[in-house]
Formats: sequence, C-alpha cells, structure tokens
Amino acid sequence: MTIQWFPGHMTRARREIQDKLKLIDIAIELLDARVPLSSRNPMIDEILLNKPRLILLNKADLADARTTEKWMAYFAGLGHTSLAIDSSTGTRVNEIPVKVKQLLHDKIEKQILKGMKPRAIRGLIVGIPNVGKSTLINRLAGRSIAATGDRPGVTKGQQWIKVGTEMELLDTPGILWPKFEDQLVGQRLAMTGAIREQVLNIEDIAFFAVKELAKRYWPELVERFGLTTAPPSDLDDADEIVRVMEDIGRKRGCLVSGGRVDLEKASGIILRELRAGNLGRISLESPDDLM
Ligand SMILES: Nc1nc2c(ncn2[C@@H]2O[C@H](COP(=O)(O)OP(=O)(O)OP(=O)(O)O)[C@@H](O)[C@H]2O)c(=O)[nH]1
Repeated sequence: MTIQWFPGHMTRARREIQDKLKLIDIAIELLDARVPLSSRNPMIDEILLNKPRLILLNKADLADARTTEKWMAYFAGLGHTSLAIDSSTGTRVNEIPVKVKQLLHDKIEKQILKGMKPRAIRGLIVGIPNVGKSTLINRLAGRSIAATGDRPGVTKGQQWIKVGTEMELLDTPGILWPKFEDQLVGQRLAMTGAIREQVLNIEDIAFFAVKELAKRYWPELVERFGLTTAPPSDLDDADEIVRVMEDIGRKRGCLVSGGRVDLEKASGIILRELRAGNLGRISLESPDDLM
C-alpha cells in the first residue's frame, strides 16, 4: 500500500513512534535488503534517539547475498548490528530474539544484579510501507496478527505479542516515510514495487530497471529474456536502454500492429519478473556506490 505523506503526517508518525519508544527496550528497524538506503527513513537516528536498535535486512531472499554481506559490514561500521532475513519463509527469523538479547545483555545483567527477575524484552518494529513489517510480526508471533494496512493516526489499544518466552512485540509497527526528495530513491523503491505505478509511469520504472540491470546484471537479463541484442554502449543514452526494452518485448511477443513493440506490456513483464525474483537475486544498491 502506498500512502500519501505530507509534512503533517510525518510529524504525527514521528510522534507516534516516539510515544511508543517509551514503552520498549529495543527498536527493530526493518529495511529492504535490495535497497537498504532507499528503504531507510532519512530521520531515523533522530527519531530513535539512543534507543538500542537491531537492523533487519528483510527480503534477503530476493537480494544478492554478497551485496547483503557488504551492507551488514557497512552497518557494522556505523555501530549497528544487523541480520539478513526472509520474513515470508522465516529464514533466520528465529535469530532475532537471540540478537536482541545480545544487544541488551548489559541491561539484563544489571537487573539480575539488583535481584530483579528480568522481564520479557519489549520491542517495536519500524519501517517504511511495504518493507514487510506485518509479515515479520506474523512470523514472529507464529500466527496472523498484524492488520496490514494499519496507518499512522489510527489509535488503538496497545497489545503485546509474545515471541517465545523472553520477548514481546508491540502489535502495531511504526510506519516511517522514505526519502522522497531524492528522485533515485523513488525510482528504486518503485522498482521493488513499494511505490505504486500510479505515482510513476510503468514504462519509466521499467526504463530505470533495465538501466540498472544492464549496469550490474547484464548476464541475468540476457539469460532470463534470451536477449540477442548487444549490451547498451552508453547507459546514459536513452535510445540504447529502449533498444534493450524492445528486444525484451520482442522475445516475449509483446507486439502491436506493424510489428512495433508494445513497451507498456513489456514493461509490465520486466517489473513483474524482477520483483518476483525471476531474474535471480538482485540488489539495486551496493555500499560500493558510496565510495
Ligand atoms: N520475498 C519476500 N517477500 C516478502 C518478505 N517479507 C514481506 N514480503 C512481501 O512484501 C509485501 C509487503 O509485506 P507487508 O508485510 O504487507 O509489508 P508492511 O511493511 O507491513 O506494509 P504496510 O502495511 O504497507 O506498511 C507482501 O507482499 C509480502 O508478502 C520477504 O522476506 N521476502
């Protein structure tokens, strides 16, 4: 689901998360492993302040494993512990309570030293729309709980979901906004399907996708679509990208009268297969780009 975010919504979302922070021991920041920077809220450090934090690179099943490793090293460099997971199948999700306990080790020790029986660790999942918050909550809870489509501003009673015996989660995640002002962020999120096609034109999104794929994953493109065309000689030449899109369209029989390629149809195919992971595991951002 895509939400329209206005400055007022952002302020309210931020306040709602900060109210919830008072109730919890740790924030669990969910990012999309394919686009960890673009799926990251630009104000996250200011919002979470000094709350202990675990970063989860979700949808790791769709991302390039080597690039995900690099992202984990990148976040370690910023002082954050991270874990790559797949909430849809549950891969490595059971490591979350373990990591959380490690991160709060000192606090738990202090409680024990004071003779207190440590209570369950309380966590809050935060992330931008479509990053997988509800899927993860349901996975951790072992049953279907989170109302997908929960929106900021809709108050309801706080409920704690038990995750094993030592952890509890707030049932409603904190919804954050992405970095809208950066056009590249919008394009990358659109490629993953996090931003609806109504906002950006489908052919434009597929154009960006083919450009990115030609840059890093040309062999995967050739293999998936059986391309016979040469790679673009200049990635900044729009005609060269469209030539590849047309070849994809021809290979998939997206033709209109006169033998022209139906680019809209071809675009739909490209995006659907990219998002479903049919081209292989693809990361659209790498820490190498930041060098
Ligand atoms: N392949 C894959 N898909 C996932 C994973 N986690 C979530 N998804 C899919 O991503 C889509 C969005 O997941 P949600 O759990 O609804 O995301 P959300 O963050 O709660 O979204 P909002 O309700 O819009 O805030 C759904 O189609 C999920 O099935 C994952 O680890 N791997």
